[in-house]
Amino acid sequence: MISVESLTKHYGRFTAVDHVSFTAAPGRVTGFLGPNGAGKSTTMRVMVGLTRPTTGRVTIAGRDYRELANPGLEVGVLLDASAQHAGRTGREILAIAQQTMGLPRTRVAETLARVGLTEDEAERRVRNYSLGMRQRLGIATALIGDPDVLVLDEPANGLDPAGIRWMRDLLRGFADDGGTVLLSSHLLHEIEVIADDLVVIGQGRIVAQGTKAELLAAAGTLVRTADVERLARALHEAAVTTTPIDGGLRADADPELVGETAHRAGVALRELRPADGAGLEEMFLELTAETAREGAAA
Ligand SMILES: Nc1ncnc2c1ncn2[C@@H]1O[C@H](COP(=O)(O)OP(=O)(O)OP(=O)(O)O)[C@@H](O)[C@H]1O
Repeated sequence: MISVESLTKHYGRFTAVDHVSFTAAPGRVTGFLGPNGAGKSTTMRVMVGLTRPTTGRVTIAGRDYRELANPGLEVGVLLDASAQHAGRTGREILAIAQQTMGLPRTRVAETLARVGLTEDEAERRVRNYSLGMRQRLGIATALIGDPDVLVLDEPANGLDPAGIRWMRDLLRGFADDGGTVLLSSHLLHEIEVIADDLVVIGQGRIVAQGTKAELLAAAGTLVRTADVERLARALHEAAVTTTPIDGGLRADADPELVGETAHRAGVALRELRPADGAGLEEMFLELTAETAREGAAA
């Protein structure tokens, strides 16, 4: 379990993280989502003791990261896959982690296999690795100590679709075994396929959090009809907010309520479905519009 409690971080007069609170629970993959500069990395750096918070705190299994005697055995961390020593081979990097954590030597080969790096790839210098291979090596370094908690900053960055699926399966398996996973991304689609829970951040503040299912439901219903005006009126009378779309509208209510309201108003529908992925994307853009750079400049 990771618990972020009213975390605030100032850099001079700039507030990078502003009273952020959330938990990442065992058995769940929690996605930490936000546009560039939202405060994700800062929050994660505080989590693993690299940045001191201005106020508030983060605990992992009830303790401050800095209190952990051998942190790699409890928390696997991937903050910047390109920060690995470029002149070393993948195997050397893992061997250093294995020795630092006091683990058996066999763990190096096991972990390489677990992240799908071949013997041949393990002997290459990291400067010759593709971004995807660096991410796999970074995940290997996070996993080698067999921790219960993973903190991964943009781990899907540079992975191709097959790589993203591989990572999703790996993190799913980790969470199903009772582990806690927190991963960040600025790409909704990346995180949508992997996470169970979502925490959305914009300009240092939490703008939404909940299970993916809840947030998908909150994204509403898409409905198409020849009689948009009448349906919109009936929905407004039922206190449902609507947004026009091509040939219909998006309603902030579940499909059942929208269908019943249409039926009572005598409106025939051509289409009625949960807004799902498209709705979540719209929600993400809406939620972050005020806080995103593009929004701020407009
Ligand atoms: N050491 C620092 N000094 C001053 N400002 C900083 C420092 N570190 C981060 N910031 C600022 O804090 C804000 C949040 O940065 P952070 O890296 O946490 O965002 P992020 O959500 O991880 O973004 P990205 O998706 O682009 O990685 C940014 O405006 C950044 O410029």
